[in-house]
Amino acid sequence: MGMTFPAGHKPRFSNFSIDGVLDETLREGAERCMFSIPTIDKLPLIRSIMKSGVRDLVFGSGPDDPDDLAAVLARLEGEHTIDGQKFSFILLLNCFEPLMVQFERFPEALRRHVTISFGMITHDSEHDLFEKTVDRFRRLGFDSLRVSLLNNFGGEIGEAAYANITRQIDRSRALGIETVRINDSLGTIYPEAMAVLAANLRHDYPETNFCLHAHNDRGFGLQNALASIYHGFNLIEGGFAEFGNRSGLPAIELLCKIFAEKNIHITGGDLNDETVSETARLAEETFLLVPSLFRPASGHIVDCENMGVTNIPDYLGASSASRYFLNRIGLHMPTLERLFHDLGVNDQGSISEMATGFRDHLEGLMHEVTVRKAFEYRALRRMVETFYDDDVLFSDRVYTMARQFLDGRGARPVAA
Ligand SMILES: CC(C)C(=O)C(=O)O
Repeated sequence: MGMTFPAGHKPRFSNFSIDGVLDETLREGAERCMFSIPTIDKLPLIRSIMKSGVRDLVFGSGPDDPDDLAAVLARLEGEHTIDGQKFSFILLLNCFEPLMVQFERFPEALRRHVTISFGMITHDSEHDLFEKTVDRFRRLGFDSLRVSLLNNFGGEIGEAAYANITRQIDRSRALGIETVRINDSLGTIYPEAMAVLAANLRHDYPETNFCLHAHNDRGFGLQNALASIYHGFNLIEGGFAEFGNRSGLPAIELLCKIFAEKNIHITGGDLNDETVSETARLAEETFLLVPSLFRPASGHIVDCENMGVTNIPDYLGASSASRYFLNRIGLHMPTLERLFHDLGVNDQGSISEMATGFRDHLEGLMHEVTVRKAFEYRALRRMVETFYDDDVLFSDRVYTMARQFLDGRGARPVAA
């Protein structure tokens, strides 16, 4: 049965504060990128994320990430930019053991900048693996701990799914872990269900820090993240340029705009509107992504608008375009007449005659340019398709290579 709002629940839609923004660009960016970007190449992005006002960066979950994180922290410490910053490592309980050696040698003085976020905490529960692992990290001096609760939500949340979440929260709280990420791991929850879930969790755990890891598979990532804070969560999570696995996570640059419009503040300091879009574009560059053209807020040409008279935002007095362009659909006579008027021609007869001649000239030019651009576009498109296919280690290729590797070693697979 679907859940309902707790009695007396009151949402908040504007004029409030939350306690922080978690950024997943680095980890999910690395996970989504089909190529293996070295950490050193991510440093400019890391600096830019910090400059944008994000203080909680999810660094990684990969097999080299603990050592790489130590190296990055040492470098940032040398640059005197590390104070007040936290970097988290997502520790998945089904594969963490080989990484322990890196945490054991992690420089002690840098451990205070690290949060360990335990994922898959139900793994090997019969042997209390979660409890034992938390204890091991505490003994190593990692004091900042949180949990990431993975979920396969579908549509609404029933009582059983809710009980599954609360059992994991109770286990975490019993260990003194009070920050809980609720992961919509497959991006399938609907905003109305998210609202009810957030309201119930806030009601049942008034002291716990909650945030939603909101994947965008149904296009609801941003809406779900907002629903989570409207209904009680006190942290929010996203990625610059919507970085996140598959269709991504809420764009931090967009959250920044929405927060400004709705007067939603972040305890400890708001995001820096001037650097967020730059950071989003740098994230694309870092992870070798073809630039998104029309992504809200940070798309490469999202600020360009048609200069024709039918321009709707202009008509509504709402245009925020920084550049205007002209094409055939905008080639209205009044647009061209206004042009000559702006250039100082005052006689209406001359204006009309010039506008007609100029329109004919532009039409010819537009046709010529479009024929060339259509040709170039096809080549560009082929390049993009090849770029994200050639040399990518798709699983079938990995199997083929593994077979070849086995053959090369003269080994024969043993029948199961
Ligand atoms: C592994 C976890 C943290 C995750 O990314 C997810 O649930 O989507």
